[in-house]
Amino acid sequence: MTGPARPVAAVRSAVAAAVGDLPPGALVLVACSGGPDSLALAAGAAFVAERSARTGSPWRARAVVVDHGLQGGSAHVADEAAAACRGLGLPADVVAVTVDGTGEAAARTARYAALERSADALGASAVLLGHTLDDQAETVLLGLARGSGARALAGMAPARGRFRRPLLGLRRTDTLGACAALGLTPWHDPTNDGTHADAALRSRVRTEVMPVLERVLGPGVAEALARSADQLRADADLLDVLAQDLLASARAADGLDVDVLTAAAPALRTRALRSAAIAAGSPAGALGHAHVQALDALITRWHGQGPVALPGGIAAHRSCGRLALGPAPG
Ligand SMILES: Nc1ncnc2c1ncn2[C@@H]1O[C@H](COP(=O)(O)OP(=O)(O)OP(=O)(O)O)[C@@H](O)[C@H]1O
Repeated sequence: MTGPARPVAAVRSAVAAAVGDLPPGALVLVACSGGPDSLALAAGAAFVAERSARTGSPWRARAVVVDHGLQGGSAHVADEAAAACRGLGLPADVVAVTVDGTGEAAARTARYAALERSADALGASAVLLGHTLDDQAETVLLGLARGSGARALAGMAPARGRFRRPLLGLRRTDTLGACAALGLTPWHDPTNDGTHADAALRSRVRTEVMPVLERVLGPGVAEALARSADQLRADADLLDVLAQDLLASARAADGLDVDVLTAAAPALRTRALRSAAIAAGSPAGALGHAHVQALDALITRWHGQGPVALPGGIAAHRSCGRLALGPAPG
């Protein structure tokens, strides 16, 4: 298949593959910003759901547009996106959220919470997101530049909980091509052009860094980065399971057994310590490499040092061969 039909067919078959395991009658939400990726996704979902009605295994699709309220006119943009989805045959809701903080991460947290709430309220089995292979490659590059570990370099999973990302194997050129072939006019986020630091950085990776890498290293760099993410995700998933086993065997009534942690491999010990800190109430997003290193020093470089302060008002201290984590004394 060539020409405009190819990206349209690629998006449709990616959607069909992503929802193939859902029971008949399932409701699928499409998270749509109105941008090219999620508009192509909405079009694909509308088509495949319509087609499923003629089979023995029908499912229903509807769209949710989140209005983050971060830019003037955001309600209008959200309404336009919802109207575009309705034009494709999908019932669509706009959900307004309050973003607690600034930056891409705060908006993302509010968005995912709103999508979960919508899915609960509507009884949806799955929520589809429009991330593409290009988004994955950019995530890996940004993670490398920050010195991230395997979990962050593993990028986004094709499915986690109710969220599914059918387009992770497709390129942005496919979603743009699908929109063009279907006569859809996607919205282009103006924050990508420099008004918002996180989005602007990602946009520069997209428009400046990736083309240089492709020119110097040859084509296929984005695919290679996405492949690395897949391999690292499998590794990180295994290490997380093993770290939980370690934590379980180190747990004692009065804290974590330092001898058990000392004997463990660093890759497992540091993961176990990070997980113990999160379980004690330290927010995952604020817990950095330096915090985990300071916790690890209480185990492996012990010289009677004082408690380690962690984000969220949590403290870790070692005494009598035990590591205890809990609220810092006030
Ligand atoms: N305001 C929103 N409302 C609903 N879903 C959203 C919204 N913003 C993002 N999403 C979902 O998250 C996905 C990733 O969004 P992000 O803005 O990071 O990437 P993008 O590549 O610019 O996607 P798009 O082209 O769809 O805007 C989108 O494809 C969409 O599924």
